[in-house]
Amino acid sequence: MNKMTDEEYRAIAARSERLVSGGEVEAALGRMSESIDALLGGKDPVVLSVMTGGIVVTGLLLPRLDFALRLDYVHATRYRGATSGGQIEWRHRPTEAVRGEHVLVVDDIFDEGLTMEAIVNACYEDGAASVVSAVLVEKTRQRQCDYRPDVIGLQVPDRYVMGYGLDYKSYFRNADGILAASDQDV
Ligand SMILES: O=P(O)(O)OC[C@H]1O[C@H](OP(=O)(O)OP(=O)(O)O)[C@H](O)[C@@H]1O
Ligand code: HPA
Repeated sequence: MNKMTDEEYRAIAARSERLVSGGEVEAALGRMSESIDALLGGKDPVVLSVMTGGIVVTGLLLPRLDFALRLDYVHATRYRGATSGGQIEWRHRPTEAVRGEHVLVVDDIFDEGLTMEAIVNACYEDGAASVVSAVLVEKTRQRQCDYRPDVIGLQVPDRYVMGYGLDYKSYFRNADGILAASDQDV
């Protein structure tokens, strides 16, 4: 994982544009938890947090879900620190954990959609009873994939975004809001 200098970090932050405030993200998480409760409350699901960006949204959603559930993770990546996607690489596929279970897959973003589509398909291949997907952010864009997440927190324009788990060159996952990187940085 390459390090960024403090100067670079501050310059990228200064050039970025805040699209969504931390307060608006919190409100979106509230709406998401209500939808998830309606779909999965009482079903004792296995929650799969998609590494790495899904950690933040999963951690913020879980205390808002007041029903029995179990937490696990899945690691499928296409970006590996870059700003455009490639082939899916499986790093952890929870084959045994999903068999016969209702599954909730939680991720930070639905962009081209290929990561979530591949994870949902893999859960069904591995014998999940049902699969619900939830993402904090969906980009408003054309995409090849027909799959759409069941629960979507916010929609953002088709720009490179960071914050609440979303990284820019492995940084900015901790930004308090959803920021768009400036064109010169993408
Ligand atoms: O809809 P898609 O175009 O497939 O992109 C969405 C995926 O890309 C990012 O993951 P990434 O592979 O960058 O891993 P990360 O979570 O470690 O940043 C993001 O966290 C999603 O999982
Ligand atoms: O816009 C994005 N930002 C961060 N990570 C991503 N992974 C897919 N799209 C994005």
